[in-house]
Amino acid sequence: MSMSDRSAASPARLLTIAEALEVVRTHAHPLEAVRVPLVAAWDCALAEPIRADRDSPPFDKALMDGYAIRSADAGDRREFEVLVVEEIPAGTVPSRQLGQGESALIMTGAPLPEGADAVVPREWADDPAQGRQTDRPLPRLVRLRPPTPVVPGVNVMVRGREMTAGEQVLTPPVQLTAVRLGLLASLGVARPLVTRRPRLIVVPTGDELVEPDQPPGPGRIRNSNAFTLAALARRAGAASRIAPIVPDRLDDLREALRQALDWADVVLVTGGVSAGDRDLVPAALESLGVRTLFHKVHLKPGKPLLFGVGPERTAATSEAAPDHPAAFAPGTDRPPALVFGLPGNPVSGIVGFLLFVQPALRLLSRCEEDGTTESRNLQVRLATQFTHRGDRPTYHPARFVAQPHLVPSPHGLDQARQDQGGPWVEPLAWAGSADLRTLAQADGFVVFEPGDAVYPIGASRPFLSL
Ligand SMILES: Nc1nc2c(c(=O)[nH]1)N[C@H]1C(S)=C(S)[C@@H](COP(=O)(O)OP(=O)(O)OC[C@H]3O[C@@H](n4cnc5c(N)ncnc54)[C@H](O)[C@@H]3O)O[C@H]1N2
Ligand code: MOO
Repeated sequence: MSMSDRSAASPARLLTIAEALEVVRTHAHPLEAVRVPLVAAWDCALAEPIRADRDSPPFDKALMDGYAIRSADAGDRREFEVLVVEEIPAGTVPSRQLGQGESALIMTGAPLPEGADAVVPREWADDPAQGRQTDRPLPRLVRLRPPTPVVPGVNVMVRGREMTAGEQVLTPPVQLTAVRLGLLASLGVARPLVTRRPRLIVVPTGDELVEPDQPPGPGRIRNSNAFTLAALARRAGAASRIAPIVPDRLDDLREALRQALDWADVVLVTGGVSAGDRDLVPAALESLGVRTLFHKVHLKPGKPLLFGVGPERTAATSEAAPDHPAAFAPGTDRPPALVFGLPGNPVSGIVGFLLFVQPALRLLSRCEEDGTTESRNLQVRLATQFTHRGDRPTYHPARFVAQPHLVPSPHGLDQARQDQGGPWVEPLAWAGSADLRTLAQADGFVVFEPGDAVYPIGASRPFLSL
């Protein structure tokens, strides 16, 4: 019996955060690879090794506008004359080799003529033709006065210095940053193979909800969760969508969730997962063949979190544009959807997202190896004393502050004085898991252990970045 099976069989025993994360990780497998245009590939994980198709630069290249010369002609001299025999704009090729005492006027980026091995910038030249568009006789004598000795290779990038033909320059599954996209373009890779972006849909549920552009009637509130969660999902690499609000009716929920399970790789349902009579999400999911792997985690806020896996499916068609990184290759079997039932309280849903959904999205899109998930979890120090009460591990909103000015005191500053390394955070006074306004001032959550305790200034705590 697996850990998840056991937890489902004994509802009294809540999974720890680590156990729950392990269950999620076990079911979050990388999606298949698709070929997409460069403009669509940003932030996706590369799914093929990339080799240089030729040397770069492909020729010995001038790095300055100036005069290509044979450095041996200059020797140690700081002033000498050369005979300019040719002009080589970028995009052209030299027509001849340089003989002794000869030079070519060359533009930045142009190939050096054979024989040349250095460039003297034009700032150090007395050239009668400088500044003229016409009447530039060839050959002509030019006097050069380089400020430093002209050694071989100065102001030249030799062929293959950046990379040589056949060399592997990107190894999957690196994430395609802006810089790496440019590198792919420079290598002529116009349609890289990338791991497909997960498709995520947020399904907001609850009779009390109205959309942000509607006036809430008595007893009603605006749907805010869907927008936060969809944006967090986009930040984590998913292509996200928001479904219309679903009322607390089993039939409506079933239909909305059926459509969501059909389209998405990851379904986020918000609200309706805890213990109320109208918390119909678990039943609706079960009736659609979703296997619940856990429901409730030992955590505050965010305890009533549900995780399950949708029914097996085979899909032959893709409704997304084929060049979109969230489009699956036609005919591919799609893995079952991962389903998260996030608590309706806004902050509870956000904590649940950061702890469980975000790592799952990273695994699906193969963008995990960069350590993103781990590096988001910092160790911080408390800038103010904090009293924690509660029997669950608690994620408390906090913001970064400057290092506090610590004055010697008999009370509890020893630790802080010994090691004042930051970053420092200040836990915020908040009104609980419905308090989105306070969370909007926070940089993340400082983590407190279960049990009542007073944490002194300088106490070192884990931190979950927002
Ligand atoms: N008897 C019990 N009651 C509750 C328990 C429990 O274990 N036993 N758990 C509590 C905890 S902890 C939380 S968190 C909430 C979670 O409840 P649900 O996930 O069922 O969510 P709802 O009841 O539907 O809503 C809770 C709260 O959030 C507001 N909400 C819902 N959706 C949205 C949205 N899209 N945008 C903004 N706000 C939303 C909703 O109006 C409620 O105020 O349950 C406790 N109860
Ligand atoms: O655990 Mo709930 O998520 O307290 O708000």
